[in-house]
Amino acid sequence: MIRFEDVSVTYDGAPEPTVRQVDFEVPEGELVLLVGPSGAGKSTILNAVSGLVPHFTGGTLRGRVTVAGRDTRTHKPRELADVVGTVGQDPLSHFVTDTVEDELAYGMESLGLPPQVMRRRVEETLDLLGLAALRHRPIATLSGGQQQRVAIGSVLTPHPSVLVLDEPTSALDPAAAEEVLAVLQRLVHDLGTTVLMAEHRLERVVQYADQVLLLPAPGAPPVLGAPAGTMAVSPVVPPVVELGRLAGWSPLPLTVRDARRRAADLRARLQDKDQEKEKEKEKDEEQDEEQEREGAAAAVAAACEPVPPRPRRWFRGRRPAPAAPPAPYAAEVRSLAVRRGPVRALRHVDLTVSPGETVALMGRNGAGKSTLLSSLVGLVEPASGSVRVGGAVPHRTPPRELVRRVGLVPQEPRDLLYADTVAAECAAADEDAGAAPGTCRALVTRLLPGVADDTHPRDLSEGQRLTLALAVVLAARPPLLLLDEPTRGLDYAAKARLAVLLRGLAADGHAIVLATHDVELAAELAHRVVLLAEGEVIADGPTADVVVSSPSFAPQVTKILAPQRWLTVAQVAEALA
Ligand SMILES: Nc1ncnc2c1ncn2[C@@H]1O[C@H](COP(=O)(O)OP(=O)(O)OP(=O)(O)O)[C@@H](O)[C@H]1O
Ligand SMILES: Nc1ncnc2c1ncn2[C@@H]1O[C@H](COP(=O)(O)OP(=O)(O)OP(=O)(O)O)[C@@H](O)[C@H]1O
Repeated sequence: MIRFEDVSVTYDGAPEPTVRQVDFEVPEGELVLLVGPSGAGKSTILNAVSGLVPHFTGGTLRGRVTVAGRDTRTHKPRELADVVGTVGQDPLSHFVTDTVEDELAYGMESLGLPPQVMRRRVEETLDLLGLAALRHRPIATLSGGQQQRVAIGSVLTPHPSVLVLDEPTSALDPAAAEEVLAVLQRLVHDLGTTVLMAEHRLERVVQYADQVLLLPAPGAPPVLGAPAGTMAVSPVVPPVVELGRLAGWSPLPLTVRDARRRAADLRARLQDKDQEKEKEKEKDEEQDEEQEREGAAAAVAAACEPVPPRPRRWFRGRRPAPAAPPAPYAAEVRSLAVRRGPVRALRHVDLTVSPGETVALMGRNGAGKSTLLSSLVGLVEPASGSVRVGGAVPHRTPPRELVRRVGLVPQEPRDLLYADTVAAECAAADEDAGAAPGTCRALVTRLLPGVADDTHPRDLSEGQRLTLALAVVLAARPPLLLLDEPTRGLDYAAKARLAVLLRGLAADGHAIVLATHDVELAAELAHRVVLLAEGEVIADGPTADVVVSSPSFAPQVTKILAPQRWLTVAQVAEALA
């Protein structure tokens, strides 16, 4: 159905092709997952299927791409629209109408479908994607995940025979992602739809794939194969596969269920190690107590020795150092209520974040996470209650002053980037932040090596753009750092680099709040998880306590090794070492 014959794509001005020797075929009625590190060229391949490469992006495409027999070089995207439905990484840029219902109908209208068919399909899709309550809403007022659902719905309604999806679940909460993937699988199985989908969060999608197309590195030819075989050689793998590799399981499991079936031995080994460690800990504690007793005895002996006269209070023993005054909260939210248009987006929200603490804000799409972050940077005003950041009231603090207290990396990093080149963006960030020239650029290099100074931020891949936005915010080293879905578009390596950076910032005393659907990231980084539902806090506690008890928010390792309480592969590896 989709065929690439020795395809290479070279963007204008690029010294080398971005992808080369791309040669594969996706048969009708298969779901093929496109995986690979950030910048490897996944979006380039997807855009070549829909014809956006090279008709809209420019550059040169060599070789031949055909979709349902049509050559994309001779057929413009418009002429492929009846066969191919595309959802890009940035849904906002695709919307053509104002309201949810209109957007769902638009594609069908352009194809001239009869009104009664359109009506039926709009209703079906509203139900299928949980959008019925939002049908009359202006799209601009929807949360990020709600917009992503509309974008997916709008390509489903015309029933195209080919779907090309670039990270379709990146803004979705875990349950919504499962629902969307189940819908796609139904289309593939029941209607014979062909799906080519790129996704970084493999833990969500790999079990749905018939085949995996792996782009191992920028410019390296892709490899198409069965999921388990491809995962065995892939540089990017989900935690379930990483755990399988660590435990030496073969064939590698791709689902939590498969892994659980094999995990009895691993659980037993971890239990033994746990008991050994517990015994060592008890021994250490006994030794510590012994030393303390000896120390106390020595102190008593010393105190009893004849001593020169001293003020009486000296004999009362060593006084504890004066308790440090409690550090002020980096963020303090009390009884906060926020309205957004007719929607009560937050109600009775209490939240404190201390310096050095990393808090993950989680919860369904539309639960109010972005609204809470927006309140902390003064972008929305409380209807009632109070918000303080480093003692200041954000919406009454001038931006130049606020930037030194709090920085937000928004869900759409484009909102933060204005300059024509990476270098100019970084120079402006250093100036705004009063940071030493080169600060922001050094951060970009550290997080994402290999991005050239003169690249236009528009031409960066999604993951690269997010990293640039993060570096722009970090240049001011704000004591409170807020990140809205920071792992959208990031591969596992970029995520690991981000985790190291954020851990370092937390260790330096920065307070960090992440709004995220990425349960693996929360498990890795957060000290605390705060769960929101319909604008209210429904749980607030240590990460392990909150996520372990939730089937939606538990990471893969937790599910595989339950009832033991492990969160990440790194913890398991450390325990086994
Ligand atoms: N229109 C363009 N003009 C010039 N260079 C581009 C353009 N689009 C993409 N690139 C470059 O091509 C490379 C591959 O980008 P692409 O978006 O295809 O990667 P990707 O694998 O989808 O990355 P990600 O997973 O981060 O989205 C990147 O280095 C990017 O900067
Ligand atoms: N300008 C607006 N007008 C009306 N309603 C709005 C507006 N902005 C947001 N909302 C609504 O407020 C609620 C909270 O939105 P918010 O963006 O805070 O959710 P979220 O938890 O960040 O969601 P997501 O996980 O999808 O990003 C949603 O129901 C959203 O539709």
